[in-house]
Amino acid sequence: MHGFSTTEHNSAAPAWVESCRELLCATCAPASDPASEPTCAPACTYGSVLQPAPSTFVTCAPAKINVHLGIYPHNPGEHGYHRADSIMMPLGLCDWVFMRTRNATDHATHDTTTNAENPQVADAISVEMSVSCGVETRNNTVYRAAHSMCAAFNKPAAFEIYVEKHIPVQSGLGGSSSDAAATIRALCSMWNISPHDERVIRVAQHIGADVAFFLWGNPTFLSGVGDELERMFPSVHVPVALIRPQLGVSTVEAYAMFDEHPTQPHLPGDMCLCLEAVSHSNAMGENRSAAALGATTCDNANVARAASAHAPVMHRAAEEISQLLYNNLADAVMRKVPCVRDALTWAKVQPEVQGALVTGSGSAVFAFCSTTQDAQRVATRARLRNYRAYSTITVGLSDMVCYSKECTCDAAALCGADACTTQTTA
Ligand SMILES: C[C@@](CO)(OP(=O)(O)O)[C@H](O)COP(=O)(O)OP(=O)(O)OC[C@H]1O[C@@H](n2ccc(N)nc2=O)[C@H](O)[C@@H]1O
Ligand SMILES: Nc1ncnc2c1ncn2[C@@H]1O[C@H](COP(=O)(O)OP(=O)(O)O)[C@@H](O)[C@H]1O
Repeated sequence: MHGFSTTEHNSAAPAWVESCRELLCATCAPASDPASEPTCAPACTYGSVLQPAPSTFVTCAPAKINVHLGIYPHNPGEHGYHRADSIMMPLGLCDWVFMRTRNATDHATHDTTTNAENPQVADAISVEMSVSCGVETRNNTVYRAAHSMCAAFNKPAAFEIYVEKHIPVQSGLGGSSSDAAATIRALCSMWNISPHDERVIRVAQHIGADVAFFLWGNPTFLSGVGDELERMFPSVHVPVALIRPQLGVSTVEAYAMFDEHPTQPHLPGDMCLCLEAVSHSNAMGENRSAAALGATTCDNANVARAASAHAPVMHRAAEEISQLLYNNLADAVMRKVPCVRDALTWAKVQPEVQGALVTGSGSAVFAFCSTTQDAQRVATRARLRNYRAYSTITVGLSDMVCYSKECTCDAAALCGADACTTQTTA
């Protein structure tokens, strides 16, 4: 069987998660050339929820980058939140959320948890993380999302949830928000509710500003406090290197630093026009890629052909989006944590990089490249400088995300699998 993960875990996965992995890996496609290494089928499009066994659900939780982040000076009438224009793009780098319902016996014997938001309500939701994120269960966004969904839809709160963490925390990559959204998507699938149902969106917005974005799933322009859908763009594939300094940044502290020297943001109109234009040519490239693929499996040879058919489109997208990258929270972040400035300065001078920026409240920096090989080269070089670094690709809701962490395919070009093979810290 393909191993599932090369990432070091703080805690071993429970047995039921291991058997899910076995079942998922059993769907791996055999290699088209029997002499070559086995390849795997991408098990999941970002938007789908897998059900490897009865009452068991698995879904991916992609990271994001902000290609435009325009924070407005704070108005005290806004409940502590800042008005924000945000254009986010999901990435192939992702966490995985495994969930199964507790049966009646389990439920009865499980220690109940008192819910932080409503101490009167006890429930039987347990959350385990492969890597500790430093918060108690009841403050984990996954727990909060599951609990709020049960309350909103009047369902019994009895689940076991395991999060296989790959997205580094406090990086501006949105891991905690995406984990919450993945949990919500899994429950929507379980209860046959649309993840775009207004009640579901309200739950998402209540958990955090970025959570609803991950339900919409494509590159999206959001307004409000960064949580209201303005415009969604078709998916665009741009290779990305992520460079994460040793230190993280707290979102709360980044906004507090911004308040010390607030600036009026640029408007995101040009970036919207650009994303529309590049996603149009991307769609045409995609058709060619789909034809080259001829199948929905991560097959090395097919994917390599598809990637080369796609290359001019990715190059143009990287170049054009790079001209317009904007984040007026970045200065505050770099004042707070100067090593973020070092990472950005370094990224900008790498010959393969078309454009680089701090993502959200940092501390990660993303660098757009024209090819996946270029993104891999930048990530490899970054690791030699002791950064945590990843190469991945921007994706959309219907794009394939490879679940096998040892996938040998070159599907990074289309399914972001490269994130799977290069995400360990050097
Ligand atoms: C900066 C951004 C950019 O996408 O994300 P990250 O870089 O953290 O991933 C977002 O604005 C963060 O969204 P999210 O991470 O969901 O934040 P939340 O949990 O809702 O809020 C954390 C804290 O950030 C501050 N906050 C958040 C959003 C906003 N528009 N104004 C704020 O002032 C508030 O102090 C809030 O208590
Ligand atoms: N499921 C989760 N995964 C990671 N962090 C979580 C989770 N739930 C709550 N947190 C808390 O949220 C903080 C910020 O999370 P994260 O999403 O990684 O950063 P960012 O907002 O910069 O993208 C973490 O430091 C952690 O304390």
